Amino acid sequence: MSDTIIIKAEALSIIKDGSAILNAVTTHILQGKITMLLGHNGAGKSLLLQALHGIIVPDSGVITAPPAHTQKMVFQKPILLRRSASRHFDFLCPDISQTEKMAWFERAGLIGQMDTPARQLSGGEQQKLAFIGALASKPDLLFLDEPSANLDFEASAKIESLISDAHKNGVTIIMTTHNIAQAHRLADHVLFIEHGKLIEDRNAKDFFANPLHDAAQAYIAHHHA
Ligand SMILES: Nc1ncnc2c1ncn2[C@@H]1O[C@H](COP(=O)(O)OP(=O)(O)OP(=O)(O)O)[C@@H](O)[C@H]1O
Repeated sequence: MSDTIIIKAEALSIIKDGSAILNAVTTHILQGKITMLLGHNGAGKSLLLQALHGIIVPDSGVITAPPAHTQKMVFQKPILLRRSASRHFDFLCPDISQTEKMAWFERAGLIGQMDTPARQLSGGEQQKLAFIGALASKPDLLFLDEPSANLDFEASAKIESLISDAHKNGVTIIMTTHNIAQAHRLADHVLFIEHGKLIEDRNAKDFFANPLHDAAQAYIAHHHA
């Protein structure tokens, strides 16, 4: 696949109480790739993800993205409507066939929960519902904030295979995770953030084989332990 840039970010900064919680981040996102945002708690991964998605406006800097593309974001704590899981999905994807809808619920392991009020689903089930809702609407770009944070091993593996399939279908994915093994399996590209600064912006293979910065080395070593 050719390396086409889908989003360009130039010198993005977000200032809070006089200090930069996102500090002059310049990068670009490659079309059709999985870009993984890594870093410690509070490093600024979610902020960068939300800024790239356009729901946070940085204090300075420029984001350039193609006008005609569709993008979806799945939050760590999804916002769910006061209706059943099935109806919530219908709201997100009104044009989908019943067969296709059943297939998505099947793949997420949520067939038994279709009639459960969405807000009464467990944390992991809510995450899976939000995830299939986003994926089924076939976005060009998908932003995922720790998509398997609350999930057990089996559910996490399911989400991972859905991410992989979306990737194979050409969806550009930008995500955060604290699961290094998952990052290793999925990432094409890594952005490593430390105290709001982007300190590594590299091909995933190179990053994992040879992290250049001490903070990245320590992060990988710690999360493998
Ligand atoms: N809307 C906001 N207003 C002010 N400060 C914020 C806001 N959102 C995040 N922050 C602060 O910015 C810093 C980076 O937060 P962010 O959520 O991006 O971290 P993160 O790398 O995603 O962390 P985690 O791994 O814990 O999810 C934190 O110190 C946080 O308190």
